[in-house]
Amino acid sequence: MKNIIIIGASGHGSVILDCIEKEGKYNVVGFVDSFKQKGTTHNGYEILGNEFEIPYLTKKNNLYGGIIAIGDNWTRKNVCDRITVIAPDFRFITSIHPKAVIGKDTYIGKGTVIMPGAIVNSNTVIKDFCILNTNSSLGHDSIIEEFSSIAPGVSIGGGFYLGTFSAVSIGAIIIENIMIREHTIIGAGSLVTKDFPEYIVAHGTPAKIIRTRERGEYYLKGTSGRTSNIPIYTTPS
Ligand SMILES: CC(=O)SCCNC(=O)CCNC(=O)[C@H](O)C(C)(C)COP(=O)(O)OP(=O)(O)OC[C@H]1O[C@@H](n2cnc3c(N)ncnc32)[C@H](O)[C@@H]1OP(=O)(O)O
Repeated sequence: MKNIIIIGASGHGSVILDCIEKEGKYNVVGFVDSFKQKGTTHNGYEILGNEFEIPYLTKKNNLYGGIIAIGDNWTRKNVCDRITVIAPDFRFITSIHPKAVIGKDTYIGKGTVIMPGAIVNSNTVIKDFCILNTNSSLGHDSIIEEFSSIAPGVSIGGGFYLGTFSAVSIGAIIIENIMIREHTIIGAGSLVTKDFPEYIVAHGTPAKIIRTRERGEYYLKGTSGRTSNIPIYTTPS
């Protein structure tokens, strides 16, 4: 089996580890994490170091590549950019849990993870570095742009479009043929019945625009303290 690392030793990293183990395609050598003590363990796997050590770790462990396990879309992009500078040839893998259902003529990009119970229906494109979380259902003929995410239990009709860096939060329901543009957050438990523009937060039943939001603004509780001091390579506008 090919050796890989998981970048990000968090709860999300644990779920991705489980997906990879159950998939049985890759051998996980350990985690890379800038905030955890090197040499400690996470779910029984060693913290091997931080992103700057990836070139060394690649040689040492004959790494095929790895996957970024960071739930916040903007932070995932920044870490991806950083790895691309530190280790330009680093290969990002895709992970699809064996209990996910993938329909006919779908495309799933690199760095994307499809979690247990998720359903991707026919003719759907999920681009690079996305998250389709546990028990979410994505309708046919949809397009999910890179670095976006769909949270657990979300139910989406056919012909959906999700812009880059946007997130559909836990338990939301979205009717058919809806377009949500980039950097927008649909709040937990919302019912989406119309299109939404870029850079807004919308929630409620039916969902309405609550406010605008900044590029990279945190939307997951508990992430700001952990990620605010990631120092370099912010994405150009
Ligand atoms: C494996 C996992 O754990 S995956 C989990 C991933 N997490 C998610 O999907 C949750 C993402 N977060 C959300 O959905 C949040 O509700 C957000 C980002 C949309 C809104 O967060 P914020 O803008 O910080 O709103 P905040 O929490 O300050 O609440 C402001 C007000 O709006 C209300 N509110 C917030 N979100 C919602 C919502 N989804 N629906 C209805 N009302 C809401 C709050 O109750 C509060 O009301 P109040 O002023 O009467 O007290």
